Amino acid sequence: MTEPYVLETRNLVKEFKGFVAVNDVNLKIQKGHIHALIGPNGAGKTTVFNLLTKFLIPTRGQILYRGEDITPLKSAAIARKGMVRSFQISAVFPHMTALENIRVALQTFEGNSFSFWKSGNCLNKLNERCMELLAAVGLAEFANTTTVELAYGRKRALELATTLAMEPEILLLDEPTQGMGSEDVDRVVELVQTAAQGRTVLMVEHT
Ligand SMILES: Nc1ncnc2c1ncn2[C@@H]1O[C@H](COP(=O)(O)OP(=O)(O)OP(=O)(O)O)[C@@H](O)[C@H]1O
Repeated sequence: MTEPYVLETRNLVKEFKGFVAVNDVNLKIQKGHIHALIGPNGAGKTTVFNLLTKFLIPTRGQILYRGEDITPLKSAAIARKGMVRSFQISAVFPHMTALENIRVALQTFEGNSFSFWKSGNCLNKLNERCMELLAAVGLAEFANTTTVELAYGRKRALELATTLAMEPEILLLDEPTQGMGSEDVDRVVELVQTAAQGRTVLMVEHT
């Protein structure tokens, strides 16, 4: 039987030296939907996000992914299972081009870091996939631009493309519009909708 929820938390609690930052949270994330965790500053959104992505260990409670208890697993293990966190500036190499960044992400994901040994045909396929991913986030014309030269919003789009290279089943976005002007915000909304095609998205946003 298929699980009704792709991601679920049961009575999730996080205490910091007795201070309860997250109190008994029961999330139910439906497959194929875009969910947002919203609330004022200090409500505990970032802490929940860090618990889900295994950057923090819960004090109590359980996290289930596709019905499997992933509470004891580490970030890398859940990423391999298809639960991937995006929008981490550090994920992008500033002095490489947009295309090279995507290629590194793809090679890392495929475990092909030494694919320069492989046939030209294989490399062409890799480059084609890179261009598809760049096009998906509206960066095709910036393929050969050094990342450091990209505008802020476009760097975020590149980060999203490097995340999509990992073929996530569920994508976790931490404040995807943070620090952006209204023009970029519209673009990110579109990007999230594009990224959500065929997958589940959970994002954290301020009210
Ligand atoms: N490492 C920590 N040690 C102690 N207290 C913490 C820690 N991390 C978060 N908190 C506290 O837990 C509460 C929730 O913080 P959290 O950052 O999750 O809120 P938030 O809803 O994401 O708000 P913000 O938008 O300000 O990030 C806050 O009162 C915060 O001070």
